[in-house]
Amino acid sequence: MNIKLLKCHGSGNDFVLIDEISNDYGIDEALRVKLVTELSDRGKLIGSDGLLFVQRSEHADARMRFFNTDGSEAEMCGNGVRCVGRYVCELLGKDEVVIETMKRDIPIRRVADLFPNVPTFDVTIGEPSLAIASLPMISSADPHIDRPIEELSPTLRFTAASIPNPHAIAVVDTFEPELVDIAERANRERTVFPRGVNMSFLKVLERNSVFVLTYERGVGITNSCGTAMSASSFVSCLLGHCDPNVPIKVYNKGGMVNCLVDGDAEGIARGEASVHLIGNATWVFETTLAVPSADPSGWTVGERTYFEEENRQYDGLVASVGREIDLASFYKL
Ligand SMILES: N[C@@H](CCC[C@H](N)C(=O)O)C(=O)O
Repeated sequence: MNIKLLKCHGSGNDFVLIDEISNDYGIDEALRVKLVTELSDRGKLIGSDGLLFVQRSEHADARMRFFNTDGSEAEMCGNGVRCVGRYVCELLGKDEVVIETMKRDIPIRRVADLFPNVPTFDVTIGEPSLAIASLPMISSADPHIDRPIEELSPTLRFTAASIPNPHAIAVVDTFEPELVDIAERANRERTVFPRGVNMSFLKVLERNSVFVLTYERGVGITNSCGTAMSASSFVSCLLGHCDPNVPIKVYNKGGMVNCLVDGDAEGIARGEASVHLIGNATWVFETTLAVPSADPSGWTVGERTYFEEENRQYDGLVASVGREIDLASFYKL
């Protein structure tokens, strides 16, 4: 069988997208996990932060299944669902669609470009939960807001939230290599977060402007993580660093997005706020994977057709971010 692949990214968080609506490849679960691990390995056929499978839905415009590079399936992927939203909008000739994901239906609509000619989509990520059982997390505090996690660090203070995948967020001044060790240990030992955690480090640049670095569960450090930027914006409002109902500029290693936390102060304290994630969905290249058998050693990838113009436009966004923030002054990794 030949499988069409679309390499795409949201804020530099890159994915391989497989459309199972237009082509019924008959992918079973064993092959699905092999496709994930083989195609996301950066030393092999393509390389990515995960795979996006676009499938038919019984009640929404389409369904997304998202897999991390280690083959684990996650509840949601904020950057990935923007790419799926764009793909399904183009497939159905619509400007807005609803995408079914593991735990919620996600409305997505095309909005004004974040940067000239950078296709931009607004995703209603929805409500976060501060209940530690929703991650799950083991802690004597429920909710766990701006408190240490002794097992992981004597100094950092974390806030835990699910959106609906699990996140822990610490506000920092600089990004030192030890942050990666802490996040890696949290995901290896799993004493505090039994199902692992996406761990983010957030620096407040100015009011309503933050930089977020995320160690993603099942992947490692990525250029950005959409659900982490959404959870971090919510936590920034909860801790008083940012305001609800105004766009929060969230810079990251791969570019920037805007987040909007819809709610009031009392509601936010209870986790009652709807978070919007507004950012790019960019096509990198398309190609075909030849799968003669289930044995990946015989798989080959065909020629790549690059979307040169839209990649150039996205490079323009990255260059403009470089002029807006002095990354070197606080990013030591
Ligand atoms: N990159 C994603 C999040 C992907 C899932 C995450 N690693 C998890 O396991 O929860 C995003 O953009 O949200």
